[in-house]
Amino acid sequence: MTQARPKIIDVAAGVFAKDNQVLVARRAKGQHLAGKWEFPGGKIEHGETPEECLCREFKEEFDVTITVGEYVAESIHKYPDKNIRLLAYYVTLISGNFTLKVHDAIKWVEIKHLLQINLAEADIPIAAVLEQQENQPVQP
Ligand SMILES: Nc1nc2c([nH]c(=O)n2[C@@H]2O[C@H](COP(=O)(O)OP(=O)(O)OP(=O)(O)O)[C@@H](O)[C@H]2O)c(=O)[nH]1
Repeated sequence: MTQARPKIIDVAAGVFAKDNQVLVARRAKGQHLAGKWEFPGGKIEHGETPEECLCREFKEEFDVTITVGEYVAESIHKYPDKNIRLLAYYVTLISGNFTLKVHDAIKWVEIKHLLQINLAEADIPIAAVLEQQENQPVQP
């Protein structure tokens, strides 16, 4: 008997970094993982690239316009109720002021302190990659 593969939901996450800090957003009451901090983004819709998804989500969730830069890392995580593949990319702000439409808070966190906050579990490997990148010696 063949077993169906568990469904994996593809989610894009935007790493908005500035001066050794990164922007994180807190999932609001009533949402999956309420109270956890995450890199803003969301589920990649059918036919959408991760880049398109991030531009759409930042507009919907914060009313800002961004561009998507380099890929950071991916994290595959099994929550009790769903499996997700988180694809993280650096993003840059083009225009707009952050207005909270979905989350209940945003804040800047020093990359070296990211692993100490109440991050969504799927984000922990991404935070570890960011910390590692920050600690890499600059090539002459
Ligand atoms: N946007 C985002 N979602 C994340 C991160 N880490 C993480 O585990 N997730 C999970 O990935 C899923 C992303 O979907 P979403 O942001 O569109 O969330 P949602 O509440 O609308 O999902 P739902 O429609 O299933 O309720 C959620 O289950 C969320 O908890 C992250 O860094 N960013």
